Amino acid sequence: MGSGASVSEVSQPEMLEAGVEPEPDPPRASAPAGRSDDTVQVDEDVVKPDSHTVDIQSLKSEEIDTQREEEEEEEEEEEETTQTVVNTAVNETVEEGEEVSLDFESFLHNNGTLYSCFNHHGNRVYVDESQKLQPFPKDWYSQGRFITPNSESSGQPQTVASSQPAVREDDRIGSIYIQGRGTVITYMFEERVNICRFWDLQAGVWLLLPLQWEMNDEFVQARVQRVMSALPGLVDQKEITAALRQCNYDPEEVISIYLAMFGELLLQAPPGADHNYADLNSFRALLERDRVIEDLRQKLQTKEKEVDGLFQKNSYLTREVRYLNEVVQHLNQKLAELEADKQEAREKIRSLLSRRAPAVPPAKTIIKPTVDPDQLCQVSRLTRELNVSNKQLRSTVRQALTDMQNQLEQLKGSVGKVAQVEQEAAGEVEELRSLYRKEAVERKSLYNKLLELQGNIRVFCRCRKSSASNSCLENTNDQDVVVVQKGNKKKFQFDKVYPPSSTQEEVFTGTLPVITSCVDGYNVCILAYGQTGSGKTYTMMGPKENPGVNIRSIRELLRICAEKEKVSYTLKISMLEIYNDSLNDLLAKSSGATLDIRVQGKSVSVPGLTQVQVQTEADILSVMETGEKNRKIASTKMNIQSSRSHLVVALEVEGSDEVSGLMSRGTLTLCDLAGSERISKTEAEGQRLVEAAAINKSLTALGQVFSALKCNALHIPFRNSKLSLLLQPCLSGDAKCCVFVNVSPDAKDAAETLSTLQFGSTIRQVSLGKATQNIVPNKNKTSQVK
Ligand SMILES: Nc1ncnc2c1ncn2[C@@H]1O[C@H](COP(=O)(O)OP(=O)(O)OP(=O)(O)O)[C@@H](O)[C@H]1O
Repeated sequence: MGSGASVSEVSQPEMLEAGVEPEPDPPRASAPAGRSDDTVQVDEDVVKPDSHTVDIQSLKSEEIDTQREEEEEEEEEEEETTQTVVNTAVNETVEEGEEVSLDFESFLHNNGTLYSCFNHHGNRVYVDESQKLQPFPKDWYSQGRFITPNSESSGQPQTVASSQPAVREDDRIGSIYIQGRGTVITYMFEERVNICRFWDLQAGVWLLLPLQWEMNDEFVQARVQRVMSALPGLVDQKEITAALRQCNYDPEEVISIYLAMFGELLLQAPPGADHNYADLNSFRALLERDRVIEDLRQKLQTKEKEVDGLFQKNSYLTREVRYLNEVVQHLNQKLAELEADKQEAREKIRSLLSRRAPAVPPAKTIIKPTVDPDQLCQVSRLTRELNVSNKQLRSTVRQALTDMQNQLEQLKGSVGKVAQVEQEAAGEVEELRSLYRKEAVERKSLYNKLLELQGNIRVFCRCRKSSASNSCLENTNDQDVVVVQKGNKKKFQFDKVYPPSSTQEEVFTGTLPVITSCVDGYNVCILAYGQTGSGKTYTMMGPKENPGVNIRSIRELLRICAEKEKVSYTLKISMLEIYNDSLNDLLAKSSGATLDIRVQGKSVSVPGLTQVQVQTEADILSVMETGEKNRKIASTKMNIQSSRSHLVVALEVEGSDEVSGLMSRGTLTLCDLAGSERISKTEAEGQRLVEAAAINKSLTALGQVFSALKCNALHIPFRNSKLSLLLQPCLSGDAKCCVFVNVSPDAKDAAETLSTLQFGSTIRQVSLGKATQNIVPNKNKTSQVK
C-alpha cells in the first residue's frame, strides 16, 4: 500500500522474520516512527498529491457509501463532529510507539484552486488559504476532483471513483477467521514485494498478515502441504510459509528452489519422522557433514582397492621371480651334467688314445696298429660333434643367463616401484583415515549438539489404559495433557504425551536418540516415575510377549554395537534394588550383604556390586531373569512387595575403536521407581507404613535434586537419599536422561495424577550442563585422534 499506511506495516515483517507472533490485539492507527510532524504540521512539502486510500475505497466502496449515509443522518452533528476531527488531528500528539494513519490528497476545485487535503479515520480535512485546517465541505465532492500523481502526469483529470486502481484478475481477495479478532479480509498482491495482507477496519489500512495467521489460511495450508508432500525432509511449516511468500505462493517454485539448494536429500523424510529439528541449520550442517563423510568413505574404498591391486601385482611378480630362479637352477644343473658328460668324453678319448699308442717296441720293429682306423675315425667324429654341441650349449646357457639377469633387473626395478607406490598409498590411506576419524568425531559432536538443543533431559508422559468410564484426562494431543480435578482444569506440556492407545514400540521410539549416545560414550538414564499401578513396570519391563523400554533399548544397543565393525564392545550388566534406603545386589550368588555407595569426585560406584559380562540378547535376558527371581525371593523372605522398592539395571558399554585407537565408556541406567503414593490415601500401617515413608523420602529427595537443578543451585542435594546419590552421574552435567511420568486416567486417581504431572513438569524445566563424552585414548594403541 501507499506511504500513508501506518507504521505497523513496517514493523510486521521484522516480527515475522524474527519468528515472533504478533499480539492478537488489532493494530492501532498511528504515525510512522520519525514522522510525528505528519500529525499536525501541514506544509507544502508534506502535502503532496497522493491517493493511497483510493484503492481501499474501491475495494470497500460499499463501506464508504454506508459511511456517507451515516454521515448524512448525523447531519446536525456534522459541524461538531468535523470540528472534533479537526481538533483531534490538530491536537493529536504522537506518543512513542503509537500509530496514526494519515492519507494525503490534493483536491482541484472547479474555481481553479488546488487544496491540500488529508484523511484521518475516514474524516477528510483541507488546508485553506490561511494554512488552517478546515472540514472538507460535502458539496465540494460535486465541485471538483481529487488529483493523483498518475492523472497529473498524463494530464487527464480523474474523478474520485475513476482514480481507484482496479483489482487485477490474478490478485486474490479472501477472508480469514482469526480468534479474538473475527473475520478479516485478506488480499494477496501479485507483486513479489507485497505479501499477504488484511484489511484492518479499525486502522483503515492494509496490514501485513502475521505468518502464524497466514498458516491458518486454507489456501496457504494447501500449498504448504503440497511442498511437504513433495519434500518429506522439509518439516518446518513456518519456513515453508515464508518461502511461499517469497515465491508468490507458487509451491512448484519453492520445491525447485529447495531441490536446487539441498539436492535430493529432502526427498526423504529425516530420521525419526516425528522429529522436529529445533535448529534447521544444524540439520543442514549435519546433512552436509554426512555427505562429506560419504565422499571420504568412497575415496578410502577406492584407495584400498588400488592397494589391493598393487598387492596382487606384487605377489604375481614374486611368483614370476621364483619361477625364473627355478629355471636358472635347472639350467645350471643341466650345464653341470653336460660338463660331466664332456669330462667323461674326454676321459674316453684319452683312454682311446692311450690304447692307440702302446708301449713303443724297440726300433726297427714294425708293429701293426692295434686300433681299428674306422673306430678311430668314429671317435674323432664323435669328439668333433661333442665339441660342437658343447659350444652350442655354452652359448645357449650364456644367452639364457643373460636374459634371466636382464629379467631379474627389470623385476627388481618394478618391485622397487611397487614398494614406492605401496608406501605412497599407505600414506594416503593413513591421511584418509585420520580425516575419517576427524569427521566421525565431528559428526558425533554435531549429533550430540542436536540432542543438547533438544535438551539433555527429555520428559515423556504416558497415560495408562483404563477400564473406568470416568477419566480425569482430556484434550490430550502430541505434547499437551489436561487434568480435570473437581471441575478445575490444568494443562501440562511434555516433550511427548503418549495416550492410552500408544504401543510399547511407539513409547520406546522416544528414547532412541539417547541409546545411540550411550554407545558413543555418554551416561544415559531412562527412568519411570508415577503412582502405584500407573504402568511404570509395564513401560520399563513390560510383558514377555510385548516387552517394554528395557528389553527394546538393550536390543537397539546391541544392534548399534554390531553395526560398528571397527569397534569392539564389552558389555557388563548389574542389577540392584533400593528397599527402605538400603541397596541389595540382585545378581549376588549369596544374598544378604547390603551395599554402600562410594563417591570419588564426580564418580559414583557401588563396591562389591556383581557385574556380569554379557554378549548376546539371550545372555542379558537370562541375567535379568535371575535378577527378577532373586528380587522376588528376597521380597518373599522379607514379606514385602517387589514393587515397593526401586529397581536399577545398569549396562556398562566399553568400546575400543580399532581405527582411531580411542576407548569410550557409556552406561545405560534403566530405573523402575517404586510407586509414589500418599500414606494418608492408602492408610498404610506397620511394615507397609515404613516402606511408604522410605519411598516417599527417596522420591522427595529426587524431587529436591530436580528443583535444585532447575534453579541452578550451587549445592545439589544428591546425598539426601541413596536413590538420588546413585543416580547422580545420570542427573549431573555429563548425562542424558529420559523420564517417563506414568499417570492413571481414572477419575479417582486425579490428585495423584496431578502431583505426578507437576513432578514431571519440574523435571522438564531442568537443563543439564553440557554433556561430556567419556572417551580416552586406548593405551594398547599408538594412534590417536589428532
Ligand atoms: N499401557 C498399558 N496397557 C495395558 N496394560 C497396562 C498398561 N499400563 C499398565 N498396565 C497394566 O496395569 C497394571 C499395573 O501396571 P504396573 O504394574 O506396570 O504399574 P506400576 O506403576 O509399575 O505399579 P507399582 O508401582 O506398584 O510397581 C498391570 O496389570 C499392567 O499390566
